[in-house]
Amino acid sequence: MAQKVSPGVEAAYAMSGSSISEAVMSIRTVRALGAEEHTLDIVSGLLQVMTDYHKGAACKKAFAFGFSSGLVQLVYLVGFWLSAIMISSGKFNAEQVLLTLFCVTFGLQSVSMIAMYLPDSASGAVAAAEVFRLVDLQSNIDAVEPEGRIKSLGDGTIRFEDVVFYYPHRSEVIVLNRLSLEIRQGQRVAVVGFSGSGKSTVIQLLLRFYDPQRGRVSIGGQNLIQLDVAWFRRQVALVGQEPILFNMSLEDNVKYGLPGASHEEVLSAARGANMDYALDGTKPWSHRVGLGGGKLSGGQKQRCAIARALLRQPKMLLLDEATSALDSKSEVLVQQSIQQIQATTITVAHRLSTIRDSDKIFVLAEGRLVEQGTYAQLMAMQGSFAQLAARSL
Ligand SMILES: Nc1ncnc2c1ncn2[C@@H]1O[C@H](COP(=O)(O)OP(=O)(O)OP(=O)(O)O)[C@@H](O)[C@H]1O
Repeated sequence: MAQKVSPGVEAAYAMSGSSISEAVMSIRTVRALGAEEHTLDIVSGLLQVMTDYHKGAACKKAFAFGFSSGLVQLVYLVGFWLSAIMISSGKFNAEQVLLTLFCVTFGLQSVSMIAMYLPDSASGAVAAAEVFRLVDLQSNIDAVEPEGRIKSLGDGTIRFEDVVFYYPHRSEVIVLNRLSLEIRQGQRVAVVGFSGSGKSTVIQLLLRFYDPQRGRVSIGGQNLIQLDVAWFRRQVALVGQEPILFNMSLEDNVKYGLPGASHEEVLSAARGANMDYALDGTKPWSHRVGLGGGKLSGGQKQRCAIARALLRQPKMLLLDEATSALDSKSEVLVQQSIQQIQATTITVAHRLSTIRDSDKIFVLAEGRLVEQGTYAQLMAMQGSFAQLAARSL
């Protein structure tokens, strides 16, 4: 059921820059943890810090406002007093005096308004400069003007060769440590391992969101760097654990993967992804899904994202916990349809039943490849994979 938020809370969140859906999520988290009192203490502390920080500036603003308002009243006072003298001395008539008086007071008011907003224009200029700095920021991997020119996947074999990788802003944590693996075209493989072992990072490197610091990632014998990155990404479809849907109709969200697709193609992809809630009309195709897909459940969002990926008929399908929010019946149906598509499929999953039929399973631990093989082979090894399987029971 939709959570009701009072207009006051809505205004407070609007002022603090959070969206209403973020606000609702935060409120739910606080309630679910029974942490109202604790949160009140934190918020009170934060408010005190904000109050202390802004007290000086607020006093200065209040003084400036009082001074400029007082100045206007003073000008009125002096103006009317002088006007009375001028009229009574007969040097000017009432019309001339009032005209002059109003020109002076309105002029002064306008100048004082400009003065009042001057500090804001300075902070506006700083904020605008920051926004434009971000807009102008050049990505090292530019999909708009790519360095690489090759538009071919060769024989489609993916290779990680001695890959060392850390996230650029966290160079102290080596995420992938001399990782080498090979995936042949059309294979259905899985990457498993304990949390933080680097599974999702493998996917990120494959999509060339980052380049490794050492070693290379290649496809068809060509370093990914040599490929036209925008073209390459169009050959790939990614479905993540928390798919991003846009506040458009359900149909447009599926078509986002292939804007020119017909309604029949959308329906076929929807059947593949078991989007029964759309196919049976519970949620009409024209239904707007809300910000970030907020009007859909986690499982409905995932199925929509899977349909989006299937519609593209990619050469490479990357599934990062893509079916984690589905019930087992839906998952089986979706898995069956994923099996139908002719693509190299790389699945990251914690639920081992999802990857039981994989051609090959790679087991990672702390960024290293520790085991590889089929489900049965790995279980027989009685090593890391068997431990994972035991824990996931
Ligand atoms: N964007 C990022 N910036 C910095 N560090 C990151 C980033 N993403 C992941 N990491 C770090 O990289 C390591 C590996 O993370 P990754 O998400 O690849 O692991 P994972 O095996 O997929 O984990 P999980 O199963 O929990 O999703 C972790 O130590 C994580 O904190």
